[in-house]
Amino acid sequence: MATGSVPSVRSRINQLAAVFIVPALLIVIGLLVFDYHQARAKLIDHHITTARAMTSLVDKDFASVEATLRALATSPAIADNDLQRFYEQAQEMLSGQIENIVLSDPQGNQVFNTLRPFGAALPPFNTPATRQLLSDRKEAVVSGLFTGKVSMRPMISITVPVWRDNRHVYNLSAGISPWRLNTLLSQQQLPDDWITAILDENNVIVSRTHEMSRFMGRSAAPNLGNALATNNEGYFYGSTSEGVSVLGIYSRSPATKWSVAIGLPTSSLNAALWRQVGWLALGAIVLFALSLAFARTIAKRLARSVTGLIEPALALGEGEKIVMPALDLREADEVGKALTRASRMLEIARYQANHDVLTGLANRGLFQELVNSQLALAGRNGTHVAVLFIDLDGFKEVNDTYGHAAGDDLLYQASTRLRASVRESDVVARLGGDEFAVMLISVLPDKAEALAQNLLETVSAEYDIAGKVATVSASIGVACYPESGATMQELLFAADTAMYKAKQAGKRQVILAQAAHATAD
Ligand SMILES: Nc1nc2c(ncn2[C@@H]2O[C@H](COP(=O)(O)OP(=O)(O)OP(=O)(O)O)[C@@H](O)[C@H]2O)c(=O)[nH]1
Repeated sequence: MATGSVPSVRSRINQLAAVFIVPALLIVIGLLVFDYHQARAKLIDHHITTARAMTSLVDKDFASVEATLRALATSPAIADNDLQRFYEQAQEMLSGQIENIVLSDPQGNQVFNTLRPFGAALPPFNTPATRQLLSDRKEAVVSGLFTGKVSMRPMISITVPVWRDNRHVYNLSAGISPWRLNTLLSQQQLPDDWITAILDENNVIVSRTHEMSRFMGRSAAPNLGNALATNNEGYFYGSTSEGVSVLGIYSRSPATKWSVAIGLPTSSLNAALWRQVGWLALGAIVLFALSLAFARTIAKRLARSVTGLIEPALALGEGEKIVMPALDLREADEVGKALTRASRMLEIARYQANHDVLTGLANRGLFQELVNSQLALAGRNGTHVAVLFIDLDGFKEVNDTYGHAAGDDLLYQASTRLRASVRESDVVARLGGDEFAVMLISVLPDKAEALAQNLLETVSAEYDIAGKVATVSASIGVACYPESGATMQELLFAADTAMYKAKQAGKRQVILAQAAHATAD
């Protein structure tokens, strides 16, 4: 698979973040919708209560007017038929609440009207239906909205029948201005854009918070009229008389059949919802951005931990020593540990491939390699290199006398002596069997020969093999660069040949390759 098509840690982490954020967002939206419906139901309940309370305020207003009329009706002046005095008493009852008081007979003829002087000629009063109602029962009757024949203004009236000796003798009416009811509405301090109206028994608008002059006397908007025809209380989604889309809430008084309707513009209701959705969206964007930023930080750390393994892996491949960086991830750390372990195993394998197992000295391969590189150096620097071939004399006898293990012990001790007798920079190798080689760096042939002699003595000293004394000696051939050869092969051959000559010459001696002719001569 091409690297480009393989997802990165970062994209995976981003996906993971999205996997959590998207459902969380859906849940929040679901909760918001649920909450919105709950809040809307609560709001409707609350405002039905408000409308009911306002209806009962209207009822109370009417009841207090009725109480005033009933108190006036008990005046002795009317019992004495002193209607002028009664007129004066009625005048005293006028207030901000009651605009005028009318006394009329059951036939609808006005006896007096406080808007006119006592005795003035007056038009007929009350509709025949109202008059009928008043004679049928003793309760007060609230009129619908009408234009006063005397005041020439829109009015409503509350009328109580006056009975004497079981006879219906008069009707006493109080006129109320619809504008007074308007103050009742404004006292509720509802939000300015809420359109509230008071409707009479026939669903005619009597008072209204908005454009009262325009709509007073008109029938309620059709959807409100339909709602009122179905239930005494409730809500609907529709529009007002002026066409404003509203959530309409209404309540009708069981006593007077008058109603109060409140129109909550859906635009402002929805504005609250959109505000909430806006905040939610903003919150979601911020949350998403934070999550991505957080995911990015995590991804960076993960990626750093993973890519941190590249260098050590390459070093391992090239057989170099690996340096493991600090890794922030357990899995990456485990891979790092495995790489370190593999590196150590490789190091051991490489060591074993280049060293003699018994003595720990360099083996033939490594020795040749080291001679080669040293010769290259010496060639550049014009220095000398000497190669010594050492073969033990009489080693087979040690094996034969004391056993193979004793022979091993002797080989090991001989290697230790050789190693200890040369400089750190020189190389000692075991070529195989009882054959060793030494590379002496920067020595002239004379010095090399002397050092070889020294090694011969060292190797030929007695050995303590498990409490028993064993002796061997050595035959050493010495070849020097550049005198005995220019290449590793030439030098090894020359040294080997010199060593062979030493053997031939009776063993336990050093022969310098250049001096081989001289010795032979
Ligand atoms: N103990 C032991 N013996 C070995 C090892 N490698 C080779 N040998 C033995 O070393 C002996 C070497 O043979 P030679 O070099 O002919 O023995 P030598 O007695 O030194 O003969 P000269 O070189 O002629 O003096 C053989 O008997 C091998 O079996 C080893 O690793 N350990």
